[in-house]
Amino acid sequence: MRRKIVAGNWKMNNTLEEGIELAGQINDLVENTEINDVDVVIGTPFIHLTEVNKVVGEKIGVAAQNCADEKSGAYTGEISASMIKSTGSKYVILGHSERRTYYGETNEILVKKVNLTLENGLAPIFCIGEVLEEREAEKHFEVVKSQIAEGLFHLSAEEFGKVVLAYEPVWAIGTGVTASSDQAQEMHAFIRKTLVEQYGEEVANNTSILYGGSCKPSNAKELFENADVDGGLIGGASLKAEDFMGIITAF
Ligand SMILES: O=C[C@H](O)COP(=O)(O)O
Repeated sequence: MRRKIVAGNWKMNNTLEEGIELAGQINDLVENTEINDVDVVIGTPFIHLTEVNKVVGEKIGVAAQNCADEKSGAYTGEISASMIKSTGSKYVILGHSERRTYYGETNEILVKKVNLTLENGLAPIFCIGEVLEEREAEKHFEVVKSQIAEGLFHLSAEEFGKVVLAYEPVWAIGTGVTASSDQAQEMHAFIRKTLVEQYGEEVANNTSILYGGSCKPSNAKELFENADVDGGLIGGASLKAEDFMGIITAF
């Protein structure tokens, strides 16, 4: 089901206390503001999941930022999809460029994580996006298409219907350089066309495709006005309740 979604990704920020406080502030704002049919998601570090789920009401979904690529067992330091599910969380952010780059997450690993996420009734927020060199070499469409195909096209149409996509041009993440509204729309339309080819119009038109990369209250409205931009995956600006709220209300 295509929904407008604004998802925060706290990355590796906030102690447990700080996270509970921030989640409470966001929840208060969400509860007391008229929100135009937008699903709000908070992506926290693992240690916050249980407590943040207790703090937020029904209008906010909680996301983990990763999960293990195995079900359970002797994998020291890992957190499984079923463990995430048991905290009351609803989403798992997968394939973020920081995980692909710093932790060697390959499409093969991501396929396992996507499958485990779905098997446990969680929705993957699956990240895709090119680096600057790939855009400059005009390979960005090819790169994004192959990330989607290799990470997700093993899914049936029904399974794919539970996936949220997040297009995050790597050159725009945390840099203050946002993709222009035209660049975002061009890529999102391309992604939707790619989904039409694989799954048909209905699935493609029902898929939420979020934009991520230096999205702020000041530029969110322009980005979200595009026909194929269904919301945002927000890093830095999700760490301040007012800024995050400014993005949510940009719709
Ligand atoms: O997951 C979020 C993205 O990496 C965007 O981060 P940013 O808003 O700080 O650029």
